[in-house]
Amino acid sequence: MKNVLTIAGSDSSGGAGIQADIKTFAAHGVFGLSVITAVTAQNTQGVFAVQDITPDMIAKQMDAIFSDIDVAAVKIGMVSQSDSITTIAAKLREWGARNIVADTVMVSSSGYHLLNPAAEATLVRELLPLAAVVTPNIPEAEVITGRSIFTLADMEEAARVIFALGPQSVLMKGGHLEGDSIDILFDGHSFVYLDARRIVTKNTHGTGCTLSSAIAANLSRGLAAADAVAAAKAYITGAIEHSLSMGKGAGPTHHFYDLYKKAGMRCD
Ligand SMILES: Nc1ncnc2c1ncn2[C@@H]1O[C@H](COP(=O)(O)OP(=O)(O)O)[C@@H](O)[C@H]1O
Ligand SMILES: Cc1ncc(COP(=O)(O)OP(=O)(O)O)c(N)n1
Repeated sequence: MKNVLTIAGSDSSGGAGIQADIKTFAAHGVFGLSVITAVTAQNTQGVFAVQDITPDMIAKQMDAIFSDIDVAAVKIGMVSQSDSITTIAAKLREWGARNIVADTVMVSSSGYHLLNPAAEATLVRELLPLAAVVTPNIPEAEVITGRSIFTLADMEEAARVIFALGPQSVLMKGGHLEGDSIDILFDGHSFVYLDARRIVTKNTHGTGCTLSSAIAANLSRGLAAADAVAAAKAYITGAIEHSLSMGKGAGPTHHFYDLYKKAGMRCD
């Protein structure tokens, strides 16, 4: 079995962060490992508090894993502080980590800054050049590029600018635009459009986390980036289609509806 590592924050409500990542890994038949960068107090309505884990403890978690276990892919999610980002990048280089997917988590959909704005430049400088795939959403791409994004042409241009910052490919996510949910993959040569119809639901908590983890799981199995991203897009679309109305706000995506159905279990 392939081992896939998530380096991310914990979401107490289980819809995003480490919890979404591990569920996604399990649904893909890969073994999930975790380095926790922060503990958040959040639910379907918002984020209420964040306790960062120290860079030293992050480094110790990474050493414990990489010194013992073969890691076939890594997904990086929420890392809020500059010194933690620098530590993670140094450790990924030291251990020769491969198949890195960087989800440029900045602000939760409820408006909480999961990345300290003072650390945005560090994230771009340290993590993007290590990534096989980087997965900005529209607001994140606007911060990274300093340009407004309203159209598919703007998304293509943003992908070009972000590609120049060092990743092997850029998946520009279009979930924040109106109309169909179109993501664009750019590998420095061509654009691949990944088109899915927009599902009308408020339950989209953790979609970015789930998508990036699915890409990492697919890369760990040897899929090329374009195939890994296409399969992950199909996965997130199904997970949103079967998302759960839980709590008073934005509920989570569902990872196991297929398994439950096959086992004859109810999962609604
Ligand atoms: N309502 C929706 N229907 C279908 N796909 C969606 C919907 N909302 C988001 N997606 C897809 O989910 C993934 C993550 O979306 P996005 O909202 O852009 O990122 P983030 O969760 O990081 O803000 C993308 O593939 C996007 O196209
Ligand atoms: C701990 C943690 N990490 C990341 C997020 C952001 O999740 P994402 O899927 O990108 O977006 P929203 O769920 O905020 O819409 C998070 N909330 N918590």
